[in-house]
This record gives sequence, C-alpha cells and structure tokens, in this order.
Amino acid sequence: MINNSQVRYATSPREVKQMDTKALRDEFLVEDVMTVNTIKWVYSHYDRFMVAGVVPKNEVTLETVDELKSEFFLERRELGIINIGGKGAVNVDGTVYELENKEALYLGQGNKIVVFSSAHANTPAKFYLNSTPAHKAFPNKKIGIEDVEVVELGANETANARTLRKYIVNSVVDVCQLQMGMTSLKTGNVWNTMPAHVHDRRMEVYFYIEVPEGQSVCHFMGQPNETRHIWMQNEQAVISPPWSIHSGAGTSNYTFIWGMAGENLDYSDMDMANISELR
Ligand SMILES: O=C(O)C(=O)C[C@H](O)C(=O)CO
Ligand SMILES: [Zn+2]
Repeated sequence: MINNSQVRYATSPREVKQMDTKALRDEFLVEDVMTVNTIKWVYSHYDRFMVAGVVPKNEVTLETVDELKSEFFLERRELGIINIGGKGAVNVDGTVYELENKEALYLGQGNKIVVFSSAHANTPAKFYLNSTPAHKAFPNKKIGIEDVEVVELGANETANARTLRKYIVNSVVDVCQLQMGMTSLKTGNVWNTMPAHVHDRRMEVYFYIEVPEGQSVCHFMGQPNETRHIWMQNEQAVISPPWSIHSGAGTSNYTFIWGMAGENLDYSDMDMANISELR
C-alpha cells in the first residue's frame, strides 16, 4: 500500500465566505493531477469522490490507499478513466483495454489488479481518474468516441458555444453513482456552464485541459449570491461542493472534464442561477 493521497474535508458555505485566496486554493484546487509513474489521489469528503491522474512512462499499478482501509482499490469503489494523452492501455485482471486519446473506460467494483501503460514512452498516455464508492459490481466498459452522447450548447453571441460529450452516464454505461464527460469550448468562446447552476444532490469536479500556453481559466464557485473565483492553469482540477456554482471564463477557449457523484444519476437535475442575480 502507498500513502500518496491527500484528504480534503467538506466545508460549509459559511466557512467558504471567510476564505482568502490561499485558503480557497488549498481547499478546492488540485494543482498536480498528471503525475509521471505515480498516482497522487485527492480524497474529497464530498461524496467521497477521489481525483487523480497518471502519466505511465513505465507500467503503473493501481494501489489502494490508507484512507480506504481496503485490500485493493476497487474493493468497494468504481473508477472512471479518460485518456487525454497518447495511446495507452489498462490491463484489468488480465483483460487489456487499449485507449486512444479521448477514449474512456469504466471499471466496476471488484476488479483487483489494474495496470496502466503507454504505447510509446515519448508520447505517453495521460489517464484522468475519478472514483466513487460503489454498492454493486457493474461490468467494465470501454467508451469510444462513437459511444459518447454529444450535445451542442450556447452561442457565439454569448461567448459560450461549446460541445458537451457524455462518456460515463447511465444511458451509456451502468454505474452506481459516477458520471463523467468532457466539454470543449469553440474557438473565440470562453464561458463554460453559463448560465451557472447548482445541484445540491451531487458534488462535481472540473479538470481544465487544452488551456493554451500563457492562458488561464478563471473558475467561479460559491453560492450564486456569494461567489468566489480561483485562477486555474492547464491540467488542474477544482472541487465543487454540491451547494456551489461551477463555471469558468477563460482568456481563450479550452476543454474540461467534469465528474460527478451523489444522490442521483440524473444529469439534467440542476437548479439554474439567473445571470442577473449572481453576486
Ligand atoms: O458546459 C457545461 O455546461 C457543462 O459541461 C456542465 C457540466 O456538465 C455540469 O456542470 C453538469 O452538472
Ligand atoms: Zn454541474
């Protein structure tokens, strides 16, 4: 067992209202996601959601962590994997799933030995990992580009034209509670998830990717009438409490992976915030 994980406790809106920039970043920002040949988990007490990434230049085995007090990582958990790097593979108890860039894999509870590798060490895979507690063992499933549900959102006029791709949702794969997808802003568009929303039934984590060199995304969080912001660099993640909006404006277009867990699997269960009422 390795102890390469960090716990983030749940915070209330009242506490967050008092936080300065550093406190907000310490609590919600995950700076180092894509680590080479190692997996550094962040364990959030919001719905016990775990976030990590791995760039396997050598083979990397998924190991359990102290927080889980389990014999193996997936003993009581499910795992979503999206590859944002070069071609790679995930060996799951002897079955090999090859994942090209922007392909995903769902692993159900009970899988014991999971090994990540890259096809080429000089263009390694970059596996983004989200994991949540599971109550049932659903089958493993690879989700290729052709399996994804695609939704077009926003408009150029409001600088929020974007393509949303649902990878791990219950209309594509059987899951206990994990949902994952990817949203890409079109050229010249900068706003994600605007109009903003909250969903007190689910927490969410955004992982910003494809942010061009020298550009940033300003991520907005907090209750709709008491917002805060966190400046995000490429390949950083941010935890969104269930009571918080999660929206961002970039200094260019970009992509992000969203992952959710909680009370329901209803993607459309959102309480919208009126733009003119944001504070
Ligand atoms: O661009 C968007 O809008 C999103 O990607 C929204 C996320 O999917 C989300 O917040 C789901 O609750
Ligand atoms: Zn959301």
